[in-house]
Amino acid sequence: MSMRTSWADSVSAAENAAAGGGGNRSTYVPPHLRNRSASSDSLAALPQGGPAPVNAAPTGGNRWAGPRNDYNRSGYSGGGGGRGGGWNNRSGGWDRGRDREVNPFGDDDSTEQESGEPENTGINFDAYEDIPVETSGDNVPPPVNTFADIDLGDALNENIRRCKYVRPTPVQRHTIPISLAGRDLMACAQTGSGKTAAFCFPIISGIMRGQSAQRAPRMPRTACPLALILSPTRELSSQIHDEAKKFAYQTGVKVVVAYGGAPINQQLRELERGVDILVATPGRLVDLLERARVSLQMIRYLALDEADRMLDMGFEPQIRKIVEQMDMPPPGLRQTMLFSATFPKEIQRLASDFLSKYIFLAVGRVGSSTDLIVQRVEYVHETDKRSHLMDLIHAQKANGSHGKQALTLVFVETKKGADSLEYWLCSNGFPATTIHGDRTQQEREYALRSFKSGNTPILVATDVAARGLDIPHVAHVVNFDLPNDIDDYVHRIGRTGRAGKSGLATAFFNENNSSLARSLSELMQEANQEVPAWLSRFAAKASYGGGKNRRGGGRFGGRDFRRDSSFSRGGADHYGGGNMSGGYGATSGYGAGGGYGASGYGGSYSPGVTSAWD
Ligand SMILES: Nc1ncnc2c1ncn2[C@@H]1O[C@H](COP(=O)(O)OP(=O)(O)OP(=O)(O)O)[C@@H](O)[C@H]1O
Repeated sequence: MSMRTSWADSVSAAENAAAGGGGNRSTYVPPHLRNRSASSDSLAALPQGGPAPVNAAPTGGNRWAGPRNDYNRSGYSGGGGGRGGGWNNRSGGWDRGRDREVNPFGDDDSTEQESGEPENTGINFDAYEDIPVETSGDNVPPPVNTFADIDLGDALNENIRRCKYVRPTPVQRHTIPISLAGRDLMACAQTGSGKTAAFCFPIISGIMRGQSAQRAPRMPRTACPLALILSPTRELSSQIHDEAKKFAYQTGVKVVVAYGGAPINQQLRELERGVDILVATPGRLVDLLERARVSLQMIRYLALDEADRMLDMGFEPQIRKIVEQMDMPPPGLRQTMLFSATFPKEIQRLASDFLSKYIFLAVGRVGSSTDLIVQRVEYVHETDKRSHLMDLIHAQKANGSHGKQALTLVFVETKKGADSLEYWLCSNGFPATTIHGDRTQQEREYALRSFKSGNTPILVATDVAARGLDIPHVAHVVNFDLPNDIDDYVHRIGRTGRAGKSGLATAFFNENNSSLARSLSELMQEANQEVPAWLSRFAAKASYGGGKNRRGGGRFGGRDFRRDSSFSRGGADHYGGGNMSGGYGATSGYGAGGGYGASGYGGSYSPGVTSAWD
């Protein structure tokens, strides 16, 4: 038997077993078959062979003393049977025939739907093609060129088609084969380049293959997801949930979201109906874990989106609690995937605690912005910022935008500042709304909806909206107040110029932002932007500011922290050399000059900030 059993093989094996061998209550039913029959309680299916003798789930204090010898870490080797009894013991889920899955594509038969403007086909993927790619780690699986090259399964392929994704983005081309091979991953790729699908596809596909043997614990009110996707904000978790539901449509894989600020009872009810993939913010998840309404002992996949943010000072204690101090399988027994557009080295070092023999992947320079975004920096005194903003918005109105209203996202420093700017804009006849951590969740969601729909085409936001949000038609990001940290700038401007589309970002700069001058001008140079002479003068005067503003050595150098001698720890067992492609073949320039000394990461968030995000 080949080491890697194809998805199709396991489907047909499962179908054969289902046809012939009903009634075995301790056998695995792949998610895609759970939809098939109303009497699915008795539907038993074996991918291969018979059920492995499955031991009881670990319980009580010594969580990892529990027998786990049946856990098939090679993942896809196909032998050894299924998740004995796991699914059938679940308290609900799609297999019960009670829940009707809502079509997230919003059409009656989306398989036939070909009409309408295809949203994702006009993507300028060529813009990504000559981007340098660096991988490091042992035995890196090669990238693929098309979705058809990857064995994701028919149902998922159909959803990819419904999403109108014609071909994989570079980060998808590289990471999906790595994840499907069961490898841990730290992936860095530019904003708007399709990272969500990059971690969702392998998780969904892996759950559909479902060949790891484990018994679901007998805890009727405790949900035991197989995959956990953590993100820093409620809105981002909600967005990932919406995306994942599309990708998982009719696969039988159930996705549930849990985040703070929303009624917990509704989330509990959803969880009780069964969950395969749980998307969550850390605070709400800790709450659910402490109430014993969620157990992590079945987790096979852990994805941290915006991973550097999740591991900075604001979130790290919660993440350690979730990942290390509850009942989640340790690295090596789960697959861990970390994704972000930025990854300071100090955070990379921290992150390696959560990973096992991982592959590092950088598509483009770590922390670089995409050159699809035209970046402008204007010198504006504090007192002139409002009138300057008004000029920009007037100019934009005059420009118009392809029939759709162009949206403008304005970032400010403080929640109070957001409220007062919103008030001022509205009283000057510009429909604006605001999103920040002092607003109720209902207000936040309403504001986002109103912005997306164009009802209020100006959104004034704090950093709570800086990461991950994928809002079509954001034509312009204005950094009314620049952040202190260049990585925050990268995420903020990344709300435009997504999926191959172009965008504009304008920053108001004055003396208060001197510490950002150098990293900002370097970043702009890297993205082939015009750096004003006055900014270069600021940059020449300024020494590197504190914290993360200190960027790593030379251009395209020193990205995987394992390649930087100052970070290598004794027994760095897992680093196995590196590889760059895309025109930057020489791998010199790694090593010294890293810039992120051990004290280099200043952590600009205090723990108190967490509640505003989560
Ligand atoms: N293969 C693809 N073909 C076409 N569009 C795609 C493809 N993959 C993703 N997209 C679209 O690209 C947009 C950006 O994707 P996504 O939100 O995952 O970016 P991201 O890399 O996570 O960005 P950020 O760093 O800001 O979180 C989304 O609208 C998504 O639907």
